[in-house]
Amino acid sequence: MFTLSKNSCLSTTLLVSLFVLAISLFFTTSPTFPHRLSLLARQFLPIRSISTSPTMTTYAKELRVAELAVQRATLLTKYVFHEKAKGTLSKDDASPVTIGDFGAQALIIQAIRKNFPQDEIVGEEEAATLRENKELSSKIWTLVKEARLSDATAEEELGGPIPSEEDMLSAIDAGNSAGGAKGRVWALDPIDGTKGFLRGGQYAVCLALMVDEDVKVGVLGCPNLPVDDSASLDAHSGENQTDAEGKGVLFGAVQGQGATSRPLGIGALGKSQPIHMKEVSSIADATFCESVEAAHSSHSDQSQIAQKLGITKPSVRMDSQAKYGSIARGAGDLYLRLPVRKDYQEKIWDHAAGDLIVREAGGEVTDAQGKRLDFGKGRTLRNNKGVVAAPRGVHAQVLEAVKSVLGSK
Ligand SMILES: Nc1ncnc2c1ncn2[C@@H]1O[C@H](COP(=O)(O)O)[C@@H](O)[C@H]1OP(=O)(O)O
Ligand SMILES: [Mg+2]
Ligand SMILES: [Mg+2]
Ligand SMILES: [Mg+2]
Repeated sequence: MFTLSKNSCLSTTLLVSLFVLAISLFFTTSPTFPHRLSLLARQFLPIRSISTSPTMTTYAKELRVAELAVQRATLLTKYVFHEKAKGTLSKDDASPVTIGDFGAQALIIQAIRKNFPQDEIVGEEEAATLRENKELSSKIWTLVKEARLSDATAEEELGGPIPSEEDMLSAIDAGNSAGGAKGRVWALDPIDGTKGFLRGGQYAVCLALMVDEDVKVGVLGCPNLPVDDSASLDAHSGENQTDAEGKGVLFGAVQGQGATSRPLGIGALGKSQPIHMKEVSSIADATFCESVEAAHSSHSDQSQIAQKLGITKPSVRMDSQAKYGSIARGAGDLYLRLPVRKDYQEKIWDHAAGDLIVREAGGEVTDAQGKRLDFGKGRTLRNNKGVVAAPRGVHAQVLEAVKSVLGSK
């Protein structure tokens, strides 16, 4: 009896243990384990106690800080544009950098460090030259220390002004992250299209957040684009675009939440509205945009691709990621950037924000082979060559023309 009852007790314990093991294995190995756990928890806990903070899941705070920081930086760049001496230097690769580039990078990095101190930042500029050129450094500091949003609450959200010139230099240098595929990495181009900025054409202040190499938040401040989303693309190109009435737009996007535009403004953020790429019913009627600089993308390849697609309208040329913003709001349709120099690696800060904004507005962005842009390979897009951005419905057709033109070379 005793032995029997001990056996039955043992087998009951064994059965219960096996059952518990099976249940825990099912939950812990299932790919939807956290989801199941939260569903389970929801049955036992009051909803409030298990809901995650909205900022954790929606990137609302990241978007807001990015938009305000970009807005504040554009104010500085606009001020610099009207200064006679813009402190223009030529970098090692012969590209220009100005007081505006350095100042905007310092202001944006300061805001990121105040709000998200653990995050990595990949910024285009560095302060080494300024540490040697004290005169230029102090010129930049004179402007940076005065740069404020007109709305005190918004300014406070950014964490306030930079305390000293040394802090300004250290902020600029904090953009020296090597980037990579893990964790939270911001990509910052304080002035994209510095040549456009200097000639009074298009330029953009660009900021994006990648989490584990995926772009989650993208913001583009374009001081010289019309606020009106329906303004024709031709009106966006050329010189002397500055300060005319109705100029200055801020594009923003969060992964899975769509893309928006709003007036750039000078203080509290203006009202935003959703933007969408235009539906292209006949590709021959599409408008395409490309770089002003023939050295940055192949005008001749792009013109052959357009011909192949039956496009007869001339291309619209403009500097910077303003091209991504312009097609995302439906002012243009395609953005083609075919490589000129085989050895040039595109930089992540030249594409991350625009890539997300276009995709969230209903577009597709790939390289010339049809691969998605890979932002997890460090400071450059070394896995990609060229950029093809188009509305989702016609991207495959455009890509086919790209491959055919490049393949025949
Ligand atoms: N050889 C090149 N090919 C492609 N892009 C380049 C090349 N040289 C510089 N760029 C970058 O192209 C961007 C401007 O693009 P766009 O011509 O479309 O306006 C700039 O960020 C510029 O970098 P940098 O900031 O170093 O000048
Ligand atoms: Mg750039
Ligand atoms: Mg730049
Ligand atoms: Mg540059």
